[in-house]
Amino acid sequence: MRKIDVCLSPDLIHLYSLENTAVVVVDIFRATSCMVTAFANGAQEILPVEDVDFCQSKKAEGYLISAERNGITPAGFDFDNSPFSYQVEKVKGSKICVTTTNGTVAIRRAEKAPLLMVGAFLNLSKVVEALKNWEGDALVLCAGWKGKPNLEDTLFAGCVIDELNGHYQVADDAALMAWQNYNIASKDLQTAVKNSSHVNRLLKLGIEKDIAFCLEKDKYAVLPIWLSGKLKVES
Ligand SMILES: O=C(O)[C@H](CS(=O)(=O)O)OP(=O)(O)O
Repeated sequence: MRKIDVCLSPDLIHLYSLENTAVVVVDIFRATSCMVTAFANGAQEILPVEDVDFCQSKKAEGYLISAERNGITPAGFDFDNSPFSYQVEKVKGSKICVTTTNGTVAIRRAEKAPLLMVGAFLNLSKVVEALKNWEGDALVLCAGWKGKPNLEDTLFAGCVIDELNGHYQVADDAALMAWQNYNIASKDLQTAVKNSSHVNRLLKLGIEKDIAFCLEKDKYAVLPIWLSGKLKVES
Protein backbone atom coordinates (compact mmCIF):
# COMPACT_ATOMS: atom_id res chain seq x y z
CA MET A 1 0.00 0.00 0.00
CA ARG A 2 1.06 3.61 -0.57
CA LYS A 3 2.61 5.33 2.45
CA ILE A 4 1.88 8.73 3.94
CA ASP A 5 4.41 10.55 6.09
CA VAL A 6 4.67 13.88 7.89
CA CYS A 7 7.67 16.20 7.97
CA LEU A 8 7.17 18.41 11.04
CA SER A 9 9.48 21.22 9.92
CA PRO A 10 11.08 22.40 6.65
CA ASP A 11 14.45 22.02 8.42
CA LEU A 12 13.88 18.23 8.47
CA ILE A 13 13.02 17.87 4.79
CA HIS A 14 16.49 16.46 3.96
CA LEU A 15 15.47 13.32 5.89
CA TYR A 16 12.67 12.50 3.43
CA SER A 17 12.76 11.20 -0.13
CA LEU A 18 10.63 13.21 -2.54
CA GLU A 19 10.94 10.59 -5.26
CA ASN A 20 7.52 9.55 -6.54
CA THR A 21 6.03 11.47 -3.62
CA ALA A 22 3.19 14.00 -3.65
CA VAL A 23 3.94 16.77 -1.16
CA VAL A 24 1.28 18.86 0.55
CA VAL A 25 2.74 22.01 2.10
CA VAL A 26 0.69 23.41 4.97
CA ASP A 27 0.95 26.63 6.96
CA ILE A 28 -2.46 26.99 8.58
CA PHE A 29 -1.56 30.29 10.35
CA ARG A 30 -1.48 31.77 7.81
CA ALA A 31 0.40 31.51 4.53
CA THR A 32 -1.29 28.54 2.86
CA SER A 33 -4.73 29.61 4.15
CA CYS A 34 -4.10 32.98 2.44
CA MET A 35 -3.00 31.33 -0.81
CA VAL A 36 -6.06 29.10 -0.97
CA THR A 37 -8.28 32.13 -0.28
CA ALA A 38 -6.52 34.18 -2.96
CA PHE A 39 -7.06 31.49 -5.61
CA ALA A 40 -10.67 30.95 -4.52
CA ASN A 41 -11.19 34.68 -5.05
CA GLY A 42 -9.75 34.59 -8.57
CA ALA A 43 -5.98 35.06 -8.34
CA GLN A 44 -4.28 33.74 -11.47
CA GLU A 45 -0.84 32.87 -10.16
CA ILE A 46 1.17 33.03 -6.93
CA LEU A 47 4.95 33.19 -6.85
CA PRO A 48 6.26 32.27 -3.36
CA VAL A 49 9.74 33.68 -2.69
CA GLU A 50 12.04 33.70 0.33
CA ASP A 51 13.40 37.25 0.20
CA VAL A 52 11.52 40.49 1.01
CA ASP A 53 13.58 42.71 -1.36
CA PHE A 54 13.22 40.24 -4.21
CA CYS A 55 9.47 40.15 -3.58
CA GLN A 56 9.32 43.96 -3.70
CA SER A 57 11.24 43.99 -7.01
CA LYS A 58 8.47 41.93 -8.64
CA LYS A 59 6.10 44.94 -8.42
CA ALA A 60 7.84 46.35 -11.50
CA GLU A 61 6.86 43.18 -13.41
CA GLY A 62 3.16 43.65 -12.71
CA TYR A 63 2.85 41.47 -9.62
CA LEU A 64 0.86 42.49 -6.59
CA ILE A 65 3.21 41.97 -3.67
CA SER A 66 2.68 40.48 -0.23
CA ALA A 67 5.18 40.28 2.63
CA GLU A 68 5.21 39.37 6.28
CA ARG A 69 7.92 38.88 8.86
CA ASN A 70 6.98 37.93 12.43
CA GLY A 71 3.34 38.63 11.60
CA ILE A 72 4.01 42.24 10.48
CA THR A 73 3.91 43.64 6.93
CA PRO A 74 6.72 45.98 5.88
CA ALA A 75 5.64 49.30 4.28
CA GLY A 76 4.94 49.38 0.55
CA PHE A 77 3.30 45.97 0.08
CA ASP A 78 -0.19 45.33 -1.31
CA PHE A 79 -1.22 42.62 1.17
CA ASP A 80 -0.52 41.54 4.70
CA ASN A 81 -0.61 37.87 5.70
CA SER A 82 -4.34 37.73 6.51
CA PRO A 83 -6.83 35.77 4.42
CA PHE A 84 -9.18 38.75 4.80
CA SER A 85 -6.77 40.83 2.68
CA TYR A 86 -7.25 38.61 -0.35
CA GLN A 87 -10.70 39.76 -1.37
CA VAL A 88 -12.14 39.37 -4.90
CA GLU A 89 -11.95 43.07 -5.81
CA LYS A 90 -8.23 43.05 -5.10
CA VAL A 91 -7.08 39.66 -6.37
CA LYS A 92 -9.28 38.66 -9.33
CA GLY A 93 -7.07 37.99 -12.37
CA SER A 94 -3.90 39.01 -10.53
CA LYS A 95 -0.38 37.62 -10.23
CA ILE A 96 0.85 37.79 -6.64
CA CYS A 97 4.40 37.49 -5.35
CA VAL A 98 4.50 36.54 -1.68
CA THR A 99 7.07 36.03 1.05
CA THR A 100 6.27 34.95 4.63
CA THR A 101 8.23 33.82 7.67
CA ASN A 102 7.55 30.11 7.33
CA GLY A 103 5.12 29.13 4.56
CA THR A 104 6.98 30.32 1.50
CA VAL A 105 10.21 28.76 2.82
CA ALA A 106 8.48 25.37 3.10
CA ILE A 107 7.09 25.59 -0.44
CA ARG A 108 10.46 26.40 -1.98
CA ARG A 109 12.16 23.54 -0.11
CA ALA A 110 9.74 21.04 -1.69
CA GLU A 111 9.64 22.42 -5.21
CA LYS A 112 11.44 19.39 -6.68
CA ALA A 113 8.64 17.01 -5.73
CA PRO A 114 6.82 15.45 -8.71
CA LEU A 115 3.56 16.86 -7.33
CA LEU A 116 3.52 19.79 -4.93
CA MET A 117 0.26 21.20 -3.66
CA VAL A 118 -0.78 23.81 -1.14
CA GLY A 119 -3.12 22.64 1.60
CA ALA A 120 -5.18 24.19 4.38
CA PHE A 121 -8.32 23.23 6.26
CA LEU A 122 -10.03 25.60 3.83
CA ASN A 123 -9.41 23.23 0.88
CA LEU A 124 -9.13 19.92 2.76
CA SER A 125 -11.34 17.85 0.44
CA LYS A 126 -9.45 18.95 -2.68
CA VAL A 127 -6.17 17.84 -1.07
CA VAL A 128 -7.64 14.51 -0.03
CA GLU A 129 -9.16 13.91 -3.47
CA ALA A 130 -5.81 14.65 -5.18
CA LEU A 131 -3.99 12.23 -2.86
CA LYS A 132 -6.58 9.51 -3.49
CA ASN A 133 -5.84 9.87 -7.21
CA TRP A 134 -2.04 9.91 -6.76
CA GLU A 135 -0.34 6.54 -7.28
CA GLY A 136 2.85 7.09 -5.29
CA ASP A 137 3.59 7.96 -1.66
CA ALA A 138 2.55 11.19 0.06
CA LEU A 139 4.21 13.62 2.46
CA VAL A 140 2.61 16.46 4.41
CA LEU A 141 5.26 19.13 4.93
CA CYS A 142 4.41 21.35 7.90
CA ALA A 143 5.78 24.90 7.68
CA GLY A 144 6.06 25.06 11.48
CA TRP A 145 7.61 28.15 13.01
CA LYS A 146 11.20 29.16 12.32
CA GLY A 147 12.35 25.56 12.06
CA LYS A 148 10.30 24.27 15.00
CA PRO A 149 7.18 22.09 14.73
CA ASN A 150 3.82 23.67 15.51
CA LEU A 151 0.47 22.33 16.64
CA GLU A 152 -1.88 23.62 13.93
CA ASP A 153 0.10 22.31 10.94
CA THR A 154 0.58 18.97 12.72
CA LEU A 155 -3.19 18.75 13.32
CA PHE A 156 -3.85 19.40 9.64
CA ALA A 157 -1.41 16.61 8.74
CA GLY A 158 -3.27 14.28 11.13
CA CYS A 159 -6.58 15.28 9.59
CA VAL A 160 -5.35 14.43 6.08
CA ILE A 161 -4.11 11.05 7.34
CA ASP A 162 -7.46 10.41 8.99
CA GLU A 163 -9.33 11.21 5.76
CA LEU A 164 -7.03 8.84 3.84
CA ASN A 165 -7.39 5.94 6.28
CA GLY A 166 -7.60 2.76 4.17
CA HIS A 167 -5.97 4.46 1.15
CA TYR A 168 -2.49 5.02 2.59
CA GLN A 169 -0.49 3.32 5.31
CA VAL A 170 1.10 5.50 8.00
CA ALA A 171 4.86 5.62 7.32
CA ASP A 172 6.36 6.39 10.73
CA ASP A 173 6.00 7.99 14.14
CA ALA A 174 5.68 11.61 13.00
CA ALA A 175 2.64 10.60 10.97
CA LEU A 176 1.29 8.50 13.84
CA MET A 177 1.77 11.39 16.31
CA ALA A 178 -0.05 13.77 13.97
CA TRP A 179 -2.92 11.34 13.48
CA GLN A 180 -3.31 10.54 17.18
CA ASN A 181 -3.20 14.24 18.06
CA TYR A 182 -5.84 15.03 15.48
CA ASN A 183 -8.12 12.32 16.84
CA ILE A 184 -7.91 13.93 20.29
CA ALA A 185 -8.47 17.44 18.89
CA SER A 186 -10.87 16.91 16.01
CA LYS A 187 -14.16 17.72 17.77
CA ASP A 188 -13.06 21.26 18.59
CA LEU A 189 -9.97 22.49 16.76
CA GLN A 190 -10.26 26.00 18.07
CA THR A 191 -10.06 24.84 21.68
CA ALA A 192 -7.27 22.43 20.79
CA VAL A 193 -5.03 25.23 19.47
CA LYS A 194 -5.95 27.86 22.05
CA ASN A 195 -2.69 27.57 24.01
CA SER A 196 -0.47 27.17 20.95
CA SER A 197 2.35 29.63 20.37
CA HIS A 198 1.06 30.86 17.02
CA VAL A 199 -2.42 31.58 18.38
CA ASN A 200 -0.78 33.56 21.18
CA ARG A 201 1.30 35.52 18.65
CA LEU A 202 -1.78 36.30 16.55
CA LEU A 203 -3.77 37.33 19.62
CA LYS A 204 -0.98 39.71 20.67
CA LEU A 205 -1.20 41.26 17.19
CA GLY A 206 -4.99 41.58 17.59
CA ILE A 207 -5.73 39.16 14.73
CA GLU A 208 -8.27 36.91 16.44
CA LYS A 209 -10.63 36.62 13.46
CA ASP A 210 -7.97 34.93 11.32
CA ILE A 211 -7.80 32.00 13.76
CA ALA A 212 -11.40 30.83 13.34
CA PHE A 213 -11.30 31.48 9.59
CA CYS A 214 -8.15 29.41 9.03
CA LEU A 215 -9.63 26.45 10.97
CA GLU A 216 -12.76 26.27 8.80
CA LYS A 217 -12.94 23.07 6.74
CA ASP A 218 -13.80 22.99 3.03
CA LYS A 219 -14.77 26.60 2.54
CA TYR A 220 -13.13 26.52 -0.88
CA ALA A 221 -12.82 23.93 -3.67
CA VAL A 222 -9.48 25.00 -5.14
CA LEU A 223 -6.16 23.18 -5.23
CA PRO A 224 -3.05 25.30 -5.82
CA ILE A 225 -0.29 23.22 -7.42
CA TRP A 226 3.31 23.97 -8.40
CA LEU A 227 3.59 24.33 -12.18
CA SER A 228 6.69 25.66 -14.00
CA GLY A 229 8.03 27.54 -10.98
CA LYS A 230 4.76 29.05 -9.73
CA LEU A 231 1.54 28.10 -8.00
CA LYS A 232 -1.56 27.84 -10.16
CA VAL A 233 -4.95 26.21 -9.96
CA GLU A 234 -6.20 23.94 -12.71
CA SER A 235 -9.09 25.49 -14.60
O1 LIG B 1 1.87 35.79 9.58
C1 LIG B 1 1.89 34.69 10.16
O2 LIG B 1 0.90 34.18 10.67
C2 LIG B 1 3.24 33.98 10.32
C3 LIG B 1 4.12 34.92 11.09
S1 LIG B 1 5.03 34.25 12.38
O3 LIG B 1 5.32 32.85 12.08
O4 LIG B 1 4.21 34.34 13.60
O5 LIG B 1 6.25 35.01 12.54
O6 LIG B 1 3.87 33.67 9.10
P1 LIG B 1 3.65 32.31 8.24
O7 LIG B 1 4.76 32.18 7.23
O8 LIG B 1 2.32 32.46 7.56
O9 LIG B 1 3.66 31.19 9.23
